[in-house]
Amino acid sequence: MQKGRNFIKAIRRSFFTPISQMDQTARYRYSPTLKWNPVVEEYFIKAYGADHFSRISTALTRPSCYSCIRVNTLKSTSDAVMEKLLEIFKERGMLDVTVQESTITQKPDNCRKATLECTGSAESLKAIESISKCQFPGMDYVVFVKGSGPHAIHYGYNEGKPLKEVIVSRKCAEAVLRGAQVYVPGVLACSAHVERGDAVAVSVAVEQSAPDGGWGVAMTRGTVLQGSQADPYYFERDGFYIGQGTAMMSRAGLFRVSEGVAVDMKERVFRLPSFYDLLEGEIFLQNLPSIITAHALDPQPGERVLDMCAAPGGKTTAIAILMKDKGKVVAVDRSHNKVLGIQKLAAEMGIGCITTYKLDALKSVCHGAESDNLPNTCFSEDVQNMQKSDLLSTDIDGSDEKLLYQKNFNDLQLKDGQYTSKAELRKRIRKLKNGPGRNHTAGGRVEKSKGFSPNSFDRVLLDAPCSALGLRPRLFAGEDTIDSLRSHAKYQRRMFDQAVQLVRPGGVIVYSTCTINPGENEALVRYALDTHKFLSLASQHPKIGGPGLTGSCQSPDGFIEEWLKPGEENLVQRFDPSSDLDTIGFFIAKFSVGDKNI
Ligand SMILES: C[S@@+](CC[C@H](N)C(=O)[O-])C[C@H]1O[C@@H](n2cnc3c(N)ncnc32)[C@H](O)[C@@H]1O
Repeated sequence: MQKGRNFIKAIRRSFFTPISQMDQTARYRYSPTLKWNPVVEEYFIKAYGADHFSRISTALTRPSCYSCIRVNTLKSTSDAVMEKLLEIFKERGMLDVTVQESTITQKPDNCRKATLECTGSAESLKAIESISKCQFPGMDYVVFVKGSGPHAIHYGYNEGKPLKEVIVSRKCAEAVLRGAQVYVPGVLACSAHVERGDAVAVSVAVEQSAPDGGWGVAMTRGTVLQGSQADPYYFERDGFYIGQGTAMMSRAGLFRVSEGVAVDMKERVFRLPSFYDLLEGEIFLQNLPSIITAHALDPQPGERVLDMCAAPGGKTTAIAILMKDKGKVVAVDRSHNKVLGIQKLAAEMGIGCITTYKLDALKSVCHGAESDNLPNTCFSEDVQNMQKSDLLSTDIDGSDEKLLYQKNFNDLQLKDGQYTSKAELRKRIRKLKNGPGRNHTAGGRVEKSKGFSPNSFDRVLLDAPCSALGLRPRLFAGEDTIDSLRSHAKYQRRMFDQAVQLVRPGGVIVYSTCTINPGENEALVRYALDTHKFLSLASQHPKIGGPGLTGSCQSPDGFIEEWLKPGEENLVQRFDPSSDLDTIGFFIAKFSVGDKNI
């Protein structure tokens, strides 16, 4: 395969003349084109129309010009965060020093908006244009930091010589486009003799189709670039130039160490700030539609809420904060390490109402517990029953946990004659089972769950694993096939069927995906309504505004109507792919659960 590629490259090289300065300048631009699997492309063109899909495809290659921050209102306020960010950005030279801070405007209505306008001149090349609060009522805990782009980065010649070059991986480039630096693991190749402090041009090597039908980057890490057509990916990376920076280590160092900043980006095609290590625990960088998903779930303090595919915990923590850390948020994920990540995030944010479990969401209903006749009361009204249900669902140390708990629950409670915390109950049960002397610590431990009793939750969020074809920026899309899209849809339906069983009558399910694939969004809604007759699309949902969102619930292309009955189409939130979104094709559907006996 490698031989074949080298042969093609050699032929191409023989046709090209030496590069002139003008050619070089022309090729250093950002104009990527997504390559789709032809059958997938045809499917999307059928769904959206050729023009509309082409706009979607182009928009996917660009990051949003907004960074969206969710403020942890348990610890801070949007105003305090905005002031702190302003100071930090000024210190870092990311804001023009002539910034006008005086323009904090109060709107007369309850949707108060405070904007700190910053006047960065075009020449100053500063990253931040403005910091503002979300204007949508009830969402003023969201702060937008506006960057800018795309910018044409002039390719600088050093005394007539081309700049030294660095080629990074596609994943690294996608992060850089959103404000990150180039880290060592992301570097694939660089020019010879790069020294610390050298200016370097940064381009991306995107996966190319191989003769065997697969995709890959046929480049050995550490490749030396000559700055000529003989370089690997010379032609393929035309239009994939993401900016310039300063090498933070020599070429030798770059490929010797395993971590650290490799290139400090100075000129970016898209200027967005990095939030790495910034106001940890106080803010969380999150795509706006993700924040809206938690908002649409509308969790209330004291309720019991299940987040079915929770890691890394962005929406889980948003839900817990909306509940003012009162009640119970059960966050499950099938990955052990990811569950640890949720625990870490919750601790960092100072949230106490989140309980995490390792669980395959396809097996989240535990029918065995039905015999216990657990009442479908919410957490605030019956704390002890919630603890009981919790413990029944949890496989702490073995399969006899349930019996053990049933046998001892009353005894344990009676001994105290007062409220006993869940942790204390667990500790006592472990002691009963294992005898004194065996030490179980909870730190860093991931508990497995066997599932939950039907009707255990007031609200369930199913943020289903999906094709993620709505996330931006994206520089590669070739790997998705019709079969992979179909398998996501099937998987999601099975998960949805579990969610339906776990919500109590009168409860709410929110289903979300970040994909442009109608099979994973509109089709799921049709399936849900046809299969579970007691479900209805929630009649009230927030009309969303703010930067990057249209506020419209109408389908721009008419495709949604193929799946939804007349009248239903306005009940599903849908975002306009042509606008400046941080996620394209994010989809949220909110269902009310009626009487399950119908
Ligand atoms: C879209 S991400 C969830 C993002 C998360 N809701 C957030 O906002 O931070 C999907 C998650 O689903 C998890 N997942 C995939 N299949 C699962 C399954 N069968 N059971 C539980 N979790 C699953 C993955 O490990 C992944 O963390």
